[in-house]
Amino acid sequence: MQSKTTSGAMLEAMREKPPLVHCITNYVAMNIAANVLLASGASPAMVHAAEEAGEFAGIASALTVNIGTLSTQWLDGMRAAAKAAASSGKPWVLDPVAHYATAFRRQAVADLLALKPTIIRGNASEIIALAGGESRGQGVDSRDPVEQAEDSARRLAERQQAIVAVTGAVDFVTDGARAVRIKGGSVLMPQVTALGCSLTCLVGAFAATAPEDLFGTTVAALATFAVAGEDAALGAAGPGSFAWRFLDALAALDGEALDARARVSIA
Ligand SMILES: Nc1ncnc2c1ncn2[C@@H]1O[C@H](COP(=O)(O)OP(=O)(O)OP(=O)(O)O)[C@@H](O)[C@H]1O
Ligand SMILES: Cc1ncsc1CCO
Ligand SMILES: [Mg+2]
Repeated sequence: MQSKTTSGAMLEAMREKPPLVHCITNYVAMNIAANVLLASGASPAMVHAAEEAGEFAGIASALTVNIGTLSTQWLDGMRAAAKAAASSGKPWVLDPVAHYATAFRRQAVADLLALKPTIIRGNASEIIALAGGESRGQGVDSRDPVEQAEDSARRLAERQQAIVAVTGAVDFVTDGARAVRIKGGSVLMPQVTALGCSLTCLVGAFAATAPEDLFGTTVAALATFAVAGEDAALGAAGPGSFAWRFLDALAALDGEALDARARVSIA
């Protein structure tokens, strides 16, 4: 069964009532992720201190947690925020950046998974490793194709009772039972740092807009990136001009165009 409402309707609803999205993301991503949310119609707040992250998660409509530039203090803030989001029934999204790389990250991601993220968004190497498979990942960039992560994503979704989104050339979203592929985007997207981290924040923004349909909102966020990425690539001379064109393309995209152009198919 697909969403009751369309991706385009969700985008319009988000703009009508911009959700406050609590983003705990990394130093690299903070600026571009906030701009991606603003261009899409959401209201971002980057709040990570352990002293306030739990309290802030109670105010925001959704939380996103990204372990890209981790420290013990940040991890304390992430745990407090995830607990607060979970206990108040708000959606929270985990981005397990390079979780396979070090013992510190592996332990951090295990702790966060125990706090039951409602959505997990990662690249193929991250999702394969999270499901216990053989990943070729080393650093933050994927070294595996999405097709090879599809079974891992289904297993992880079942195990965690969460929506799992794998991104790359063709994206994949599953809740363990249903699954879709989303085509689009541009080869320039992985050439701009932290677009995946920014997408994780946008997944949170869409989840805040229609928390009763987290499969549909996750597809909507990924489809938004896919269509805006195609638009930004037109006329981009390289990663630099792509980055600013991408913000403009997000802001210019409307619900009707998103529905007409999104290439989503059942997997
Ligand atoms: N080869 C590609 N062709 C089209 N779109 C792509 C390609 N690679 C990635 N994308 C798109 O780029 C966006 C970010 O996904 P990606 O998988 O690169 O995230 P990531 O590796 O977590 O990025 P980062 O860690 O730098 O934030 C997604 O919208 C995805 O669909
Ligand atoms: C480059 C980089 N290093 C840690 S996080 C990050 C952003 C992309 O994941
Ligand atoms: Mg990433």
